[in-house]
Amino acid sequence: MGRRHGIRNSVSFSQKKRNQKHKHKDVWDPAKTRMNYVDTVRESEAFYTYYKKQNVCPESEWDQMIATLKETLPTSFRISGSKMEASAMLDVIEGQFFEELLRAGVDPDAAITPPKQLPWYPDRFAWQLDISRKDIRRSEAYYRLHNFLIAETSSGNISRQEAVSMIPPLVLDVKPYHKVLDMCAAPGSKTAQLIEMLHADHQPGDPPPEGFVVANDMDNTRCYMLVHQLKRLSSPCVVIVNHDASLLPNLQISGQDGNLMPLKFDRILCDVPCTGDGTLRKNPDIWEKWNAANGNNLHGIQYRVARRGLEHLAVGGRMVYSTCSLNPIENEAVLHRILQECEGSVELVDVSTSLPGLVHRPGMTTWIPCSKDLVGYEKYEDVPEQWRTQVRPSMFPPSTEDASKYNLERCIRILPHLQNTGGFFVAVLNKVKALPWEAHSKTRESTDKGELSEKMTEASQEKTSNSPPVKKRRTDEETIEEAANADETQEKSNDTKPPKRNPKKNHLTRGFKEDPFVFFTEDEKLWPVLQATYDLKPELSCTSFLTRCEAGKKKNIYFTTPALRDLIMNNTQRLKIVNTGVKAFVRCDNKAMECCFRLAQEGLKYIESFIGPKRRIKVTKEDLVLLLSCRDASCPPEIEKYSTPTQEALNKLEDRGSFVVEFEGKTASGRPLVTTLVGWKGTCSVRAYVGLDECVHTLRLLGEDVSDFEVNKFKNKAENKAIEEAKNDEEIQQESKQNVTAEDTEKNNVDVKEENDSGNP
Ligand SMILES: C[S@@+](CC[C@H](N)C(=O)[O-])C[C@H]1O[C@@H](n2cnc3c(N)ncnc32)[C@H](O)[C@@H]1O
Repeated sequence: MGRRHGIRNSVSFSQKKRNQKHKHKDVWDPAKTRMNYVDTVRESEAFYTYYKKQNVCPESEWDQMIATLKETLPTSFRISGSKMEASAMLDVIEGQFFEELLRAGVDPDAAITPPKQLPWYPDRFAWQLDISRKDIRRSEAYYRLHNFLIAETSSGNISRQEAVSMIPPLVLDVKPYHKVLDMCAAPGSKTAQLIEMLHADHQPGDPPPEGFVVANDMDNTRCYMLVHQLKRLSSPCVVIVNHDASLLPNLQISGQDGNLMPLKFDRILCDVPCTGDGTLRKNPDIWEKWNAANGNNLHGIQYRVARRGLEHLAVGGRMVYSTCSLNPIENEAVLHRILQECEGSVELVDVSTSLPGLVHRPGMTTWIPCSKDLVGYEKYEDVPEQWRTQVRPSMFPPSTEDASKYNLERCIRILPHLQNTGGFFVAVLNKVKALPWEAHSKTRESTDKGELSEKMTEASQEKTSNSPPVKKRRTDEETIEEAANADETQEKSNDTKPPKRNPKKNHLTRGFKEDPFVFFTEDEKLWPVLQATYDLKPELSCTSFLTRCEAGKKKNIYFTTPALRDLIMNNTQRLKIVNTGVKAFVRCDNKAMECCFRLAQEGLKYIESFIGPKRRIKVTKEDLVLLLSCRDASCPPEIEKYSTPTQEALNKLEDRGSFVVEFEGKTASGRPLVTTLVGWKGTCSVRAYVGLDECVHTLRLLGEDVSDFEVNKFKNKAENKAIEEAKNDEEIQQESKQNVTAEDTEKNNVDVKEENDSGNP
């Protein structure tokens, strides 16, 4: 992931967070402000009245649902990484080490609640702990567990994520060759899961997957949360963009014949902005703010994002619509509106059996739109004038006779009490033919070859001029977008000619500040130097590499896949790209080296198979442990400390500088462990260029004791406090000593003065 640059975002995300914290500190008056969630009143009469009216859960379960909503949420996490890496990690979670973490600090005779595996998540890769995230963070008893979760998260080996939020990516069913769009992606826990699915089958030495993920969010600041979140996965298959998803521009890619064609996605996640009342357990402040108008106000944007998503979806493709809200106005009402407009071109899919063990309720087929004052209406005509901007005709449920047309019961509702989670809503949609308003006869088909692939869209041919029912012009940007759509329609009607490219930056990207994404061309001067230094095989094309500067010294060199490069190169005028690429080489101006770039650990996985024998060595387990256990980068292990074969191999490396360290062995639990990392050969020592958390992870898999790496922040804090207090005491003593001396001096002076004044000789 590249460096960002922008006038609007010159302060880093973490800095902003710190500032925010600081701001709160300044204004916090415990008497006036409720800073603690423990004090938050977890009650809302409006919430109860509204959801009782909606029949959101059977009367018999109501008390249980509300009681669960008032409890804090358990901690859940997924084991991530490729299947091979994840299986090794699973051994750690299921093994003695993890039990020790839970036991630490607890009475040795006390029973501990072991982590629970989430039964519906494949391969036993998702777990839940009966302790809240806050308790883990705040309790000294869990400091080792906290260390573990933090380190493994930052090295990309686990992802802490709410259990229910893992469902949408699962039912999206992403394959490594899919083109995936995540429309509202930040902060990115689901995007991370989508990327992991692309890479799930990756084995060491394999090329990166063909597919890619376009992760979009409208909020520029939140896009950087995405950058941060996705960086730890080191994927060359993701691009982060910054658009209003309801106006996401049409994109183009190169077809097999070399001509440009519209990009249609195989999979789309539409995890729309919502009231989030399913997250009350995690965000209790919502209790206080809850009102019926909030959901009504979001219905419009939720519908527009979903509709735009379907326009970007290939025929035969799948889109998942999800919210963390219980409100039918944000859920079934949006889908009902969409399904009505799509006239059979989109269908709800029944995925109820695809996640065995997941307890859920079916989607609602009827509901009661309400105004903010909680008055419900059976039909739009009953809505008083004053509420007609809030309660819209499209929010009403289908009539009883029509209900069966839409299969809304195929939606999945997760209620908090069903399996001790947050509340959630998921619906899976398949696009079976072109949308009625898609004004061309042939739509791009999903990469998935199915019976649909032969289907032409007869209905759409008949209705080429049909528009979706709501076609009111809203904003300038929308007008621009419609113009862009019209352009594309023209492009498509002439299949033989590549569409024209707009040479100038258009309205969509004007004013957007980011360093450029500059891909290497075949004649890149640096490439022969990199090729010679790292013994790069000719199959590795330099055109997959990019930098973030047009001219001057290149700092980092990033790697992307050819498919992503094609997407970026063909849409620079349309897309507001925030970030892409994984760091492959880092500038390192070392006098002793001819090539001023070293290898970067982040991208090594994808380029190491192209690095020839001149710049790689195999090491034993003992060597690897020695290399990774070094905590002082200024004092790396000397070459003579390594095994004799490793010393010989190191001596054979022609120059100083970075090289690939290969290890092929077994984890402590006997699973195969194949790993590569960036080593650095100095004059008489060798070190690893690997982040601390990744070192700890590998050492842990090898069964090494990593307790030396653990930090007990409570102990440190107490020690620092004691040091501070001792310092203060010393200062006070010093001060009082000085005062005594000063007093004595003053007294002496007075005595002398008095003596002088007395006229004594
Ligand atoms: C529910 S959150 C998404 C959570 C995310 N999918 C995840 O799992 O981490 C909704 C996101 O939508 C973004 N958003 C709101 N309106 C949007 C719009 N019109 N287009 C794109 N993103 C939007 C918000 O900034 C927010 O990050």
